[in-house]
Amino acid sequence: MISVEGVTKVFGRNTAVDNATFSVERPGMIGIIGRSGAGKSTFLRMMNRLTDATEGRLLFEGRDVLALKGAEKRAWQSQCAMIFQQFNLVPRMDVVSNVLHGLLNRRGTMATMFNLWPAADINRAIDILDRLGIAEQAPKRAEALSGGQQQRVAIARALMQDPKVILADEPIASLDPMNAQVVMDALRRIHDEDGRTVIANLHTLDTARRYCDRVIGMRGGRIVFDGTPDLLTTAAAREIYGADENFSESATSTSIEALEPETSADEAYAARLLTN
Ligand SMILES: Nc1ncnc2c1ncn2[C@@H]1O[C@H](COP(=O)(O)OP(=O)(O)OP(=O)(O)O)[C@@H](O)[C@H]1O
Repeated sequence: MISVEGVTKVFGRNTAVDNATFSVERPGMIGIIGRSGAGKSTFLRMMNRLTDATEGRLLFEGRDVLALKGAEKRAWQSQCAMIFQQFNLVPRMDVVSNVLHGLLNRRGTMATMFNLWPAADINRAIDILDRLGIAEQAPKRAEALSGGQQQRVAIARALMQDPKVILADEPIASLDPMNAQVVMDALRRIHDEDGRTVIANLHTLDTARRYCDRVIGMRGGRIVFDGTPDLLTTAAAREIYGADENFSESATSTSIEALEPETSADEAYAARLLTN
């Protein structure tokens, strides 16, 4: 289904993604983990064609999406929707219009400028919001919603495109643990119920373990781990994060208990390492 072959991105002297190679045989929920600067965002941005790759091929159902141009590239960006840490909604626009903007690639500029949407599209947008538990927020301005609600609006906007793949770049990094859980539950359901592939960059090991079928670990641009969550031992996590024996897993946790005030010196040290 997806075959990533030697995908590389070089910025000046820095190789942000170095020869990434893996394949996805069937729709899955995949987490990419690694410390800040490991190349996770750059990889997703290349996949979505927000950034051009320096080298390599990325085949989706047999076609190299890294070589697409013009309308074909835009069609791929529709099939491969992206959500971001900062939601990227239009803050002063109402929620349902934000969701309808998922159709931008498929609509004329005039209709979009005047916010003219067919009733069928509006109804679909509301159905998607309803599925995500936020239909009652539809008339509100996006900026009036909580972070977790805004991220669900962003997911709704992605679903409006009816994508085969959803790329999520740190989707919960700006959220408190409760909202993080709601958003991850939503992404998991979208995979389970619709059979869409979800590839999410995640900062925290426990989230990757809990929600993903497969975890890819990146370090310094290279893939250093690729396996099921049960293979993600503390030693494997150390290899990914480059932490020494002071590495403590709980410092990478989003769970409410782990955020209780008692943080040991080791945990604080590991937390610093992981956020640098
Ligand atoms: N537009 C750019 N120009 C130059 N260097 C860049 C650019 N984007 C990313 N980089 C560099 O590429 C490397 C990988 O960055 P990237 O953002 O992909 O890492 P990441 O794992 O997603 O980290 P984070 O979690 O902090 O976003 C870093 O060294 C970064 O400084």
